[in-house]
Amino acid sequence: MTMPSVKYQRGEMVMGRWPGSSLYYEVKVLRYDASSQLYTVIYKDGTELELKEQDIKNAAGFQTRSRSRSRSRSPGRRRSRSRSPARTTRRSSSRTAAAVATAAITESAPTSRRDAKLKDTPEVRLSPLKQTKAAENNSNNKHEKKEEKQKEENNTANKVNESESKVEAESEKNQGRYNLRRRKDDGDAKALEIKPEKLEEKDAKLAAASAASLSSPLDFGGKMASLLCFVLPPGAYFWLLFLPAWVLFLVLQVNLEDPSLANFPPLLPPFEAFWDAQALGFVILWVLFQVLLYILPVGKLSEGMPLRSGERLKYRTNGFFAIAVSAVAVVAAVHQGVDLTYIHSHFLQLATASLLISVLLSIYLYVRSRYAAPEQLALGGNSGNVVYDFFKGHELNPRIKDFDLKFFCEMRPGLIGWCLINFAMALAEMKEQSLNAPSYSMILVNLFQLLYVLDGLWNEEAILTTMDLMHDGFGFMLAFGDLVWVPFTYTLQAYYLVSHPNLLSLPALAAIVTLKLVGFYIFRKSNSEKNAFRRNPSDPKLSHLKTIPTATGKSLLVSGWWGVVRHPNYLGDLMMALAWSLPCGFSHLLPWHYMIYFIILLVHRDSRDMSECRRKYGSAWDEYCRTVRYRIIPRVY
Ligand SMILES: NC(=O)c1ccc[n+]([C@@H]2O[C@H](COP(=O)([O-])OP(=O)(O)OC[C@H]3O[C@@H](n4cnc5c(N)ncnc54)[C@H](OP(=O)(O)O)[C@@H]3O)[C@@H](O)[C@H]2O)c1
Ligand SMILES: CC(C)=CCC[C@@H](C)[C@H]1CC[C@H]2C3=C(CC[C@]12C)[C@@]1(C)CC[C@H](O)C(C)(C)[C@@H]1CC3
Repeated sequence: MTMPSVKYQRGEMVMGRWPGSSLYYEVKVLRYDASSQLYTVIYKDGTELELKEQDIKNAAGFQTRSRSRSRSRSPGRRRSRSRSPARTTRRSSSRTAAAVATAAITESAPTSRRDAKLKDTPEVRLSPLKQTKAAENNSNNKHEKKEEKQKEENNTANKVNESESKVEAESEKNQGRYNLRRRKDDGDAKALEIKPEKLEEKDAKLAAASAASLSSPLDFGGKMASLLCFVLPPGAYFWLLFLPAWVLFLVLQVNLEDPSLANFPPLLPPFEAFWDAQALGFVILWVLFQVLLYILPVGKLSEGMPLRSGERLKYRTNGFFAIAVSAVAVVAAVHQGVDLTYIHSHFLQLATASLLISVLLSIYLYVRSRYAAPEQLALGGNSGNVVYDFFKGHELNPRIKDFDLKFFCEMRPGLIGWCLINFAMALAEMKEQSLNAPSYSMILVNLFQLLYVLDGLWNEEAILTTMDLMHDGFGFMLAFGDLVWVPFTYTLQAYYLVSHPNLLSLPALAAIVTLKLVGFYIFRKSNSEKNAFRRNPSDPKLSHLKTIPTATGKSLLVSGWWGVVRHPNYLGDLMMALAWSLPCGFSHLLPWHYMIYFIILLVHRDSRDMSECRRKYGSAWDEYCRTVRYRIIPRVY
């Protein structure tokens, strides 16, 4: 079947430009979409892309050079002679996207001078994209000089230069021009040189970066596409209904005198019991108060990680200021006679009101994401299935002017609300148990969790390098998680203690405090180490650490905390979680809810992160995993 009035026909073998480079590969035309005027083509390694007509050329007129190249020029050979830091650590021979890209560089090299130069350079060196020809030459020279200088100064350290994030962003920028579908695997697609256009070295380097970064969504998309269609929408329906029902169930359960599983299910109260307009009013006031604190021009403006568009968003990181002002306001309100135990007695209604707000926010987020430009969308949560995308989050960084909705929701109303609720529970315990001061268990739970939140807000900038901020879209899952799940399930230990006192012996108390402090130390140190390294890989304070370079230009820490296990921060976090539940004793499962949920969440996040990093870093990641064998708990898991 032919496609009338179209330049290239279905099934035709043509040459398709590889995103962000001058490299052309042999591709087969699959179809043409008249409305978008894009051709869907498939590369030999199974990658499907949508290309514009100008990025496709007839196969005639191309000259294949790859096969006639001498063996000494193969990427593998060259790699073994190169001074690349990768040589010492990377021995895998698997042809990843990076390897394919490296092959592309070698095999399309136009001059011997260039070859000679390549021998002396690390196998994949990246340089910024050109703006204008003059600016390009200028910046390129500067960049190379800088690189050489850095290499001299630092020739033993396996460090990436400071332009790497820019480069990564620039290479990712090119994705915007192409609609990426899927990639079956990192096969050995062959680079052919287009004669008329002289391939510039930086283009080739850029291609390497592009190939490496582009493999990500494709691999993921390829495997996930079929899964998404069949598994995830039903999964999304399930979670959409299950998660809110579960929170309401827990809140009802914790109200029972004996919240044991034997009393499951609790009696369902009438519908009116869930609803209280005043409770909704209080939640709205709380959120608006936090909005006000967030937009005040107080505190630092921090830069996020580079987006696919190359842009770096700015975030007002004044969370510590926000919690300090909130604390003063709450203490002043209590002093004025405001009865905070209202939070305890209206927990169910407050949870319902927050749920309503999170649903409305998610609808707004989904609707606005339909009008967002493709480069503003998250790579996941972009399946085309309404329910799945609504749940998972479609837009990466939804903003109203400079107001970042995802960052705000993750760090403010729920997180600070968590401390407010805990404090209210301490007051409720004193009232209910006729105590002059909260119990030791209650004090521990309050202090431990307050420390956790204060630390998160003090190091607010570090959240900008976490998975949620960098990769996940903002949809129901996070909106609900931030506004309902965190404040109404993370507070269950404190809620439970209000009517279920648990006496602690001094040794038990000391052991729990020690556990918390050790966990906190591991959590903070490891998070700070990674954050500092991601922000400035050449930080002199980190120069003692060993790293593995990756084809994206970023390196992986392989000693220090990240050399002990692959997620030392999760280990510390889990130890802290244990310390939060222990003060509640072992009579009921409910105060252990956080611990159980957290193990599931972190194991899932770890495996999600593993596949993400595998796809991003290819064989470098495999090598990291071979070197650092355990995921979270040394010698156990
Ligand atoms: N309390 C809660 O409810 C809760 C829930 C979830 C998470 N958390 C905590 O939040 C924090 C952030 O967690 P997260 O899940 O976003 O994961 P994370 O561990 O902070 O980030 C994972 C990312 O770190 C980078 N990375 C991995 N290994 C590395 C290495 N060897 N060297 C350098 N970079 C490496 C990779 O990203 P790039 O290479 O792309 O930079 C990877 O995707 C953690 O401390 C976690 O415990 C708390
Ligand atoms: C809907 C469900 C079941 C889950 C949504 C997950 C969501 C609640 C968490 C995902 C990432 C988490 C996170 C924190 C809170 C909970 C999440 C948003 C965090 C802000 C807690 C404070 C820490 O110091 C932190 C490191 C800043 C945390 C970052 C990740």
